Amino acid sequence: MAPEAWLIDENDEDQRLPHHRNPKEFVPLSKLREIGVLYWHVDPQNYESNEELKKIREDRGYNYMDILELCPGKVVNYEEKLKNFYREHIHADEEIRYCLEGSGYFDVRDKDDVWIRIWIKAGDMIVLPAGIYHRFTLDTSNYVKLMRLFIGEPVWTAHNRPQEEHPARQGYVKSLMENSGAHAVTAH
Ligand SMILES: CSCCC(=O)C(=O)O
Ligand SMILES: [Fe+2]
Repeated sequence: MAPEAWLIDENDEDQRLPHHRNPKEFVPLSKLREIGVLYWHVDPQNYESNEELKKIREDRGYNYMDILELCPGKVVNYEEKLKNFYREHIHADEEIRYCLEGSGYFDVRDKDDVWIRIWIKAGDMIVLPAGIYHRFTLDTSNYVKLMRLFIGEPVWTAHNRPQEEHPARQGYVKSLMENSGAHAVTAH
């Protein structure tokens, strides 16, 4: 199973709308992998006792966990938080989110700096690599419940674009180049 992902049509419409291009241009999971995005589907029912989730957390060292619910009325400074989530940014570390209920859009920049929109629903777990430019918005359902995971003490600091000098950004760009280099070699 894979999340639906597509290239964005950038226009001034509400950010909660899908922003499909015409015609629609879907993006396969393999393309997301190429830019370092990881994905699992984990049954969101009884997630507390889910063995697969436990294994992912153990394998990747995700010992920190909390739950974030986003909907109007439930969150302090709701509008401001959402505005900040939708501002293009990077982090020094991975961003790991597991959707328990509801849905939302993670937008990530591809290698050519084009926006890809990834539609996350209950059961979708996604890891954005450190240094990737991204942003988040609710969709028109206006509700999401997310598990946030982290290795060690969490740091949620968002570094807004531009961040070309940031070590995490430089490391990410380097990993992209090494990745495409490997493809060029195997193509010969
Ligand atoms: C609401 S989770 C995703 C938003 C985001 O990019 C972040 O928290 O840094
Ligand atoms: Fe983020």
